[in-house]
Amino acid sequence: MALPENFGRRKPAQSLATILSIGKATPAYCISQADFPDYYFRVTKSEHMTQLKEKFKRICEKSMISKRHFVLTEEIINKNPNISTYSSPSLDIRQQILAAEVPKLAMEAASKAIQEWGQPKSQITHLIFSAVSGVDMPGADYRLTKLLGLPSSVKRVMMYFQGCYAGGAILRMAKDIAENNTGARVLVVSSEILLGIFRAPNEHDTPSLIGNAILGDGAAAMIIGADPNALKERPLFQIVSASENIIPDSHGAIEGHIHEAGLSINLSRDVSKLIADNIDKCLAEALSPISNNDWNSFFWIVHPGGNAILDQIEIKLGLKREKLLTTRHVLSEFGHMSSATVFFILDEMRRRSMEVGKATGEGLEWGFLLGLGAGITVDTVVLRSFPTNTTH
Ligand SMILES: CC(=O)CC(=O)SCCNC(=O)CCNC(=O)[C@H](O)C(C)(C)COP(=O)(O)OP(=O)(O)OC[C@H]1O[C@@H](n2cnc3c(N)ncnc32)[C@H](O)[C@@H]1OP(=O)(O)O
Repeated sequence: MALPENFGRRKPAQSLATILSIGKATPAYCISQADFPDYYFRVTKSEHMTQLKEKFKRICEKSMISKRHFVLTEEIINKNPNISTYSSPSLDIRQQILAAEVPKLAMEAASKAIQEWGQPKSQITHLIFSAVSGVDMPGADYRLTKLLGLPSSVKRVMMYFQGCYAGGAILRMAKDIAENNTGARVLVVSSEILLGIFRAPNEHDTPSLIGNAILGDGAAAMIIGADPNALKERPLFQIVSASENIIPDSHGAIEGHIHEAGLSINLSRDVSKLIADNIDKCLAEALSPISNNDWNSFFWIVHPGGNAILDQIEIKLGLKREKLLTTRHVLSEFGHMSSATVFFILDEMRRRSMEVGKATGEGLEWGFLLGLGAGITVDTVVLRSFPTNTTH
């Protein structure tokens, strides 16, 4: 049998991919950052490490975080004491919890995104799922498909263990799919439960202290598609361009490794500097061939890997203080939720913009979303906002 010449060729969409809705979810258990040092040293039976506790308190205070949500509760820790030592084998129980909870939290966020989108689930053609944790087979993408009752023909991509830059990478992939498959509606989900990193403090492992001081759990979901139907869909942000770079000479600066005792991270002291020193090149490449370095004329969504990273980017680009206020607000309210954090910031930005009747990007037309993470990898996404009167 001869197939037609163009058999299998996808029909491209007419316009750029667009974010059509955003949903988010956090676990019910929430701890204030002010209470966290006492809690953390108590549940890990480390009260005797008084100097280390003072250092941990300093890190918590400097994190500019006010509270975080967690799947891991004191009850779970008490039932599984190996989780709360520094190095006892605990991978089995961690994996067991994560394999179930990552898709559950994702479902809550995805249900909200689908509800806001307002179209039948049967119109979802693709699913891209990002999660640091819970590697399983079939994966969280499969479980979510079942939990949501999506068509069994939905085309799935599972991105495990990419880390924080995946917030940008997932948009890049959704853009490629939506623009190259006319009519595609991509459910994009990021569900980050970071209990892998929870372990007792150790004076020789400051990166672990930092991880325990800043990481929190959360999930976000979006519907993304090109050629929005003006009668039924309300565009929020257009995904104009998306690029990815590995920062030169940054090998080993941010790493994560899975061990029998859970997830360990390496964080170089130079992370903030390496990112700040290279960020303008990443931005210029994402805007190319247009050249514009009036960075204050853009709206900004920056992965808040840590307060120090935001400070350094702000200084390097000469950003006015107000430019990262929405980013800093989300860091304060939820902590660092790996790849999901940038979508919480997007959601907060459109909410604030709409409240005052401005275009979704705080009244500005063009903006940047930065995913920053292991490698060091930088994902740079150029976004275009929409006037509020075309949105909810
Ligand atoms: C997982 C992924 O894929 C991607 C990610 O996002 S990973 C996370 C990347 N984030 C980072 O690397 C964190 C960036 N750092 C920060 O935001 C800030 O340094 C912080 C909030 C942790 C602390 O705030 P700060 O204003 O820098 O406080 P600072 O006083 O300099 O540091 C606090 C303590 O931590 C230590 N410290 C900070 N970073 C350290 C590091 N990478 N390694 C070892 N020690 C470190 C400091 O030496 C200091 O110790 P002492 O109090 O004993 O002097």
